Amino acid sequence: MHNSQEGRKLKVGVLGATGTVGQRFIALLSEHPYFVIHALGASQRSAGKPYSKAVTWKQTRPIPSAVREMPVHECKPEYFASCSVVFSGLDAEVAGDIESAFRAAELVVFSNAKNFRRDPNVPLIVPLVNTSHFSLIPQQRSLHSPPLKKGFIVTNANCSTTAVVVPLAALEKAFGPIESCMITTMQAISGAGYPGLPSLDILDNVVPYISGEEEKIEWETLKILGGVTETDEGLKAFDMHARHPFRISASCNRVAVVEGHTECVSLRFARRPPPSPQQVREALANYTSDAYALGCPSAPRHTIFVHEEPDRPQPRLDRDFQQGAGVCVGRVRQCRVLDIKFVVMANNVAIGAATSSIINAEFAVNKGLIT
Ligand SMILES: NC(=O)C1=CN([C@@H]2O[C@H](COP(=O)(O)OP(=O)(O)OC[C@H]3O[C@@H](n4cnc5c(N)ncnc54)[C@H](OP(=O)(O)O)[C@@H]3O)[C@@H](O)[C@H]2O)C=CC1
Ligand SMILES: N[C@@H](CC(=O)OP(=O)(O)O)C(=O)O
Repeated sequence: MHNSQEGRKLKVGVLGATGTVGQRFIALLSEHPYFVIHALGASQRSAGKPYSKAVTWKQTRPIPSAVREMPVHECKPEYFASCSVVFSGLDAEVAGDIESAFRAAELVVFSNAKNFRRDPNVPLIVPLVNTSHFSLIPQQRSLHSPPLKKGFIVTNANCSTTAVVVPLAALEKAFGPIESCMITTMQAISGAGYPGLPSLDILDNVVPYISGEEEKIEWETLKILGGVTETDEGLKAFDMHARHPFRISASCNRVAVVEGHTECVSLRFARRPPPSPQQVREALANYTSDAYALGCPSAPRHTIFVHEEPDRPQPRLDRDFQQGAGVCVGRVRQCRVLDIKFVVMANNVAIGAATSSIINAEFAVNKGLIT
């Protein structure tokens, strides 16, 4: 990669730097080969304080020394003007307006928030699946008023979508379209940010409802797997006519796990006869991402790690494998109603959030989209 070879790292900013996702950004970026943390942003409650005083640090390692005394700013573009990339872990209540203002100021934003995921000109990219959607960037810039030269927004997906869409993409690549898919999630508390649910609500309990989550999984999966097609009105990232019909239904639950979303997936392929469980296992284990092939340093070597043990994956045992950058699958077996069923587990704060944004940014740098 040109920048690291030259020994010059790109300056980056982190919005929502004090939050659950923001802290993971800080931890991952503090020793990154391409990027160096240059500016931090959070709410007015935190602005003006040194980072160590503004944050309730919940990572297992200490606050990196380079950011301990760094001032936290309000999320205004002027404080981030010299950043080549801005990572956003902002609360969705405020992410829309702030990220929009940053883009208008010709800044490049990689966001975790849901606000722009449905925008037809904003790529929704799970970097282990659909980096081809970066092709929407020139259209996004040209349709902005006034047209942009450098600025753009890329979002990553909801953390539960991210976990499931990786094996789904691998299976579609190997065996053709999936026709229907049923998903039941068991989602970690950290998915709700800090401090999350009160302990008296979640300990000794399962909460069978996460607001808006089921719709996001169902919709985002289709946008991500739908490809980008050329239409009379330009490029389109969600043209359902361009793909085989795909019926998908999700049921979401919050469980008393700190980190790592586990999902039970059952699916039916369009192709008859369907592949066997062993063929599915092999296809999952052999799947590799374009991001890894391109040398993105945070992309995992094993995009999907397939467990043979009957009681894996488990969030406590598997969430830190490859620094949480891949997904773990297990219990691949025949389904008597659809074709195949399996369990997938992914670290919601790593590949489900901060790591995805970082791999997306690495990919964009390697492709020359960021200068
Ligand atoms: N946690 C997860 O597993 C995942 C989260 N996401 C998404 O990522 C985003 C961040 O989530 P998470 O880290 O969990 O959330 P947190 O609640 O832990 O953090 C929210 C961050 O937003 C900042 N913020 C809040 N209000 C404002 C404001 N008015 N102006 C500027 N900054 C503000 C907070 O700053 P302050 O400390 O000053 O209040 C804090 O830094 C959300 O959009 C979430 O939906 C996506 C995938 C997974
Ligand atoms: N809602 C997810 C995390 C999240 O914030 O998702 P989204 O970015 O799609 O709102 C969870 O609770 O686990």
